[in-house]
Amino acid sequence: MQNPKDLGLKDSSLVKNFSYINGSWHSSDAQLTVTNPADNSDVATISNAGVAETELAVKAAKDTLKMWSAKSANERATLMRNWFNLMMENQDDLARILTMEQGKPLAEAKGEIAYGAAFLEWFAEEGKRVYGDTIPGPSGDKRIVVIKQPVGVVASITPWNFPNAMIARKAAAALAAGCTFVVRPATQTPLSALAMAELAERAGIPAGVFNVVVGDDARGMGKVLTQHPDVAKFTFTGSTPVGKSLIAQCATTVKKVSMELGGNAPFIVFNDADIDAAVQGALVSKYRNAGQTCVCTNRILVQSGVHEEFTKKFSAAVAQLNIGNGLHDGINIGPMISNTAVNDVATLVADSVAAGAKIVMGGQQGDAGENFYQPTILSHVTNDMAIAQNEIFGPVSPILTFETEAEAIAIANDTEFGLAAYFYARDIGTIWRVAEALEYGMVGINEGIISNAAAPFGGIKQSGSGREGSKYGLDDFLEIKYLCMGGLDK
Ligand SMILES: NC(=O)c1ccc[n+]([C@@H]2O[C@H](COP(=O)([O-])OP(=O)(O)OC[C@H]3O[C@@H](n4cnc5c(N)ncnc54)[C@H](O)[C@@H]3O)[C@@H](O)[C@H]2O)c1
Ligand SMILES: O=C[C@H](O)CS(=O)(=O)O
Repeated sequence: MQNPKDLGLKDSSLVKNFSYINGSWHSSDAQLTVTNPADNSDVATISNAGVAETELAVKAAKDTLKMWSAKSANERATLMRNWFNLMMENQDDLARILTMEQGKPLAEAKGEIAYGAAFLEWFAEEGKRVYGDTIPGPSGDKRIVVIKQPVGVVASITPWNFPNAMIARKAAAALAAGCTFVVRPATQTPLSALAMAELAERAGIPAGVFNVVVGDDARGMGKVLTQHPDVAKFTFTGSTPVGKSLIAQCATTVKKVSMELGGNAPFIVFNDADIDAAVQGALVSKYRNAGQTCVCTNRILVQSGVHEEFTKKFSAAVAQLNIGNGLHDGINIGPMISNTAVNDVATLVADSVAAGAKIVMGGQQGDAGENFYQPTILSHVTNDMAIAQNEIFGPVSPILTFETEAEAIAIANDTEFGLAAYFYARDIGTIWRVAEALEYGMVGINEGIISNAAAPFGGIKQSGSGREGSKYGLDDFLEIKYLCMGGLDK
């Protein structure tokens, strides 16, 4: 199976065309073409795996679980460190592959590779700190001991918007805990996952420990990963509607689940905020990945006293954003993942304008290509409008105004989502009251970029459950076992 053209890589062998199962590259009869959303050009043709290959991957993970969990944390850490080093040594190629299949600007793609690799580095060390407990027994003849053990085979399904980091954030914790791993990445972005598998193999991660099955039968492959009796834990990153259906599928075998789902992040600017800092924070939080991240600012709430200044400065900053092919220098806004995604955003804008919102700038597809949408700002937005109630997942900033702190909190919390929230203020009383009142798993305070390997990433309400990254991220892949030792008085 030949790739259509030279992709401009230093190491072209990082482009793999087959699923990676039990340490082998698996060819399937059907084929799938990966396209570049910047211009819909063909990037690569890959084998289109399905249910049978997914079942093979689960078997491989099951067959190697005892071997992998029997290794010491130090042995696992050494191999994970090798993988981290290889990811960073190949950062440029991995970023180029990522941009070609997902669209984000090359600089952001390089950042994603470093972000994903950071989880390997972080959990290589965290795996050495899986501590247990001894607890004073209820009587002199007994001793209580608590140990932690790997949950077992972990299956995962990941989205297209971070095709490297969303896998690394899960696999790193799972492998460090002693679990084995199967991932089915998004149909649109398989190449990043397969390149990760190639580097895992080069790092010495044993066959069967990390498996990648790529194919467009999402439902069929998902059924295996959510219902196979040998899968102990299912972890999903994606939209809330799909997450709900997958949770239900996992119920048939009472699997452990963790869900990283949709968001509707408020970005609140108070009268005492540093306006220039707030403008920069809103810019990066909103327009990263062309607004296609789960923690992107989705509503900008500005207190009336600074509304005019903020809107003027924010508009000037957004006007500086350059839209185009993510491989080209100086591009800040790449394409959206598909024309369907563009149309979805255009519909949200049109519905909200019809309901009274005003276009401050953008609001059109522009002439960069069919998968592009101009960086857009809407004013006069109210929280009942479609643009405020839905996860936009595109480069549109709805600006709402408020008078009081209580009003801002009420608007911010008026959503079924609870992933990330942001606010800019300087009064310490405001900061503590608002931070505690916001119903979100993560809150950026005078900061627009909050994701890193050391922090517990995750949401509440219908944004999901569980945490990824930080010391808490390991808990999702560990079982607690209670040992009660009796007869010790004889
Ligand atoms: N919380 C987080 O960390 C996080 C991170 C990234 C994306 N997301 C969310 O993901 C969404 C965007 O990503 P998306 O469009 O890929 O989401 P999606 O839910 O449509 O798809 C996510 C993954 O699930 C697969 N899938 C879709 N339907 C399925 C089914 N019925 N059975 C099995 N698998 C199925 C897709 O192929 C993809 O691999 C947004 O809502 C975003 O907020 C959340
Ligand atoms: O889109 C979801 C990602 O989790 C965003 S981040 O890179 O982790 O902030």
